[in-house]
Amino acid sequence: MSQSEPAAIEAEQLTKIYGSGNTEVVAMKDASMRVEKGEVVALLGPSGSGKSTFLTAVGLINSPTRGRISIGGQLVHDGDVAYTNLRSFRRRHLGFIFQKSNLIPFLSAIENVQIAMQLSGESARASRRRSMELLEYLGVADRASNFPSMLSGGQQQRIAVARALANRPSVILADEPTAALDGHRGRQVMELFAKVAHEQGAGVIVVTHDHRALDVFDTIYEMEDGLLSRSAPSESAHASVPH
Ligand SMILES: Nc1ncnc2c1ncn2[C@@H]1O[C@H](COP(=O)(O)OP(=O)(O)OP(=O)(O)O)[C@@H](O)[C@H]1O
Repeated sequence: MSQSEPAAIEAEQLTKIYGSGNTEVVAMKDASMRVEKGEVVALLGPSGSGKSTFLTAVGLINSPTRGRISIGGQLVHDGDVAYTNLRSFRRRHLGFIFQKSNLIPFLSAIENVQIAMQLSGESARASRRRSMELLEYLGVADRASNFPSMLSGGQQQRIAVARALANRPSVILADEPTAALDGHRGRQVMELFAKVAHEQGAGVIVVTHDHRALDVFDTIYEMEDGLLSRSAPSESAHASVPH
């Protein structure tokens, strides 16, 4: 993790203001975070503190009002000005995982992964081969031909992780991916993020309320009233004590 290598994600002083006048809400103020390639970061904080605002800004879904976002060393946002076609940039470089897996119900597990690759122009044969490899990597290859309704919540989330990895993203962003899972399955999914970051060199940010698996993360940040800070290791160790 040398500082001279471009970071997977570099967010500099992001501010987001919703509304104006009486209805103005400063959801995020001067939030900065550098995530190295291969680093897995947890983002904690109470409801309404600005976590989703930060994640969707870095995910190029919701422009910041001020601040700069660089992905893999490339400046993509300066204030609300975008320096690239965000849609195609997102498809090529970013993978998203949400609280619910959002799988397409009438496609099988493998087809759900495959379609992400085919939308990016991959051939049917190559995308099928890579989808199968991903399902094997995530331990759900035996479920390839099942429809989502036949899978447990944890299995569905693994398929969603496979889909997010389909286009070899350099950045993976997850918003409460374990909220619908029990502690054991939640931990397994968190461990997958660490594995993907460490083995594939992706930068990963996981927003979570789940304090049970914090030891899986390299770095922990906390958001409070729109202010982002990095937690000291002792605080994170404290936060991981089950209650
Ligand atoms: N589109 C919007 N318009 C106006 N205010 C918004 C909008 N989206 C979010 N906010 C406000 O911005 C603040 C931060 O919201 P955000 O969703 O980022 O918090 P969060 O930490 O992700 O919360 P949770 O854990 O409940 O998902 C809140 O006060 C919220 O009400």
